Amino acid sequence: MTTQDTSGRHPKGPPKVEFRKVNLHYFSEEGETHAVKDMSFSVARGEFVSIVGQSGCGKSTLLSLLSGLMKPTSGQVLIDGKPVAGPLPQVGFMLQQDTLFEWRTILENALLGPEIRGMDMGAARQRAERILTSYGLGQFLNHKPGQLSGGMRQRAALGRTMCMEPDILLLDEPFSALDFQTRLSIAEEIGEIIRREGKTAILVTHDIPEAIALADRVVVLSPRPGRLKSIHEIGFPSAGPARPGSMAAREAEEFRDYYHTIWTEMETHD
Ligand SMILES: Nc1ncnc2c1ncn2[C@@H]1O[C@H](COP(=O)(O)OP(=O)(O)OP(=O)(O)O)[C@@H](O)[C@H]1O
Repeated sequence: MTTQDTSGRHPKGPPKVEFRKVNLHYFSEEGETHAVKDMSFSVARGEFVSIVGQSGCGKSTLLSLLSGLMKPTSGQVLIDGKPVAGPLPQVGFMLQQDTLFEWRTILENALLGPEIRGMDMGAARQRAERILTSYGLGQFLNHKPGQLSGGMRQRAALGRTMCMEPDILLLDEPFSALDFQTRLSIAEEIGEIIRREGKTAILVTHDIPEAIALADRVVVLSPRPGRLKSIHEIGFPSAGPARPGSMAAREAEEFRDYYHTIWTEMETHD
């Protein structure tokens, strides 16, 4: 069943990621937008958290704050207990558009980050080949992105991110450009890879079932200015040892309850 907590704290170990009373105002020619209000919650090391909420409630803004591209107007954003002061090498991204370079092969795309960062290229190449092969792309290392399906491209994009050895992954609608069937299987596959590799992951999505299927906890935001509305701890006791993201998890009795509760919360303005 759904358990709710609005304290924003998480009981497991020291937080990997923490928002402490964060406010973010955008200032533009059109005026001021209060995008995030008094946001406090944390994510434990190795945890998978999904963030849902209506369009414009500040989901992507939270990821931008974690990426170090923006600073909060007030409050603190912390990674490993330290305020984020700029982009950090341990933070990787996966976005809706895979941003693979069309003129580079899959392997060359994966090697771009290590090249820019001046990493040991021999070791990076070995790592890239191993990672891409383990994602089922061993036969496609020398193919260009245009020769791959949408799902394969997203696996290649994840491989490129993983070559940088991040320990936090920020996923901003990474599956939304895929057709429904591919989206289900790729979300499950990628969720499994992220868990297997023990990464801390934060997924922003409009898709409530996807948020529930993949995450340990789902964070629900209220409409603008985005505030923490609730946090749901996810578990599927009726499905036995169902893997997150699997069809068994999606078909579990509890799934419908989570969906109904979260959907209702997203629709309710208070
Ligand atoms: N650079 C900016 N300048 C001014 N306002 C902005 C800027 N970026 C975002 N906003 C506004 O801040 C609010 C939060 O935006 P954000 O993109 O974080 O929301 P979101 O929940 O990710 O939306 P969506 O689900 O539609 O992607 C929105 O009202 C948006 O219009």
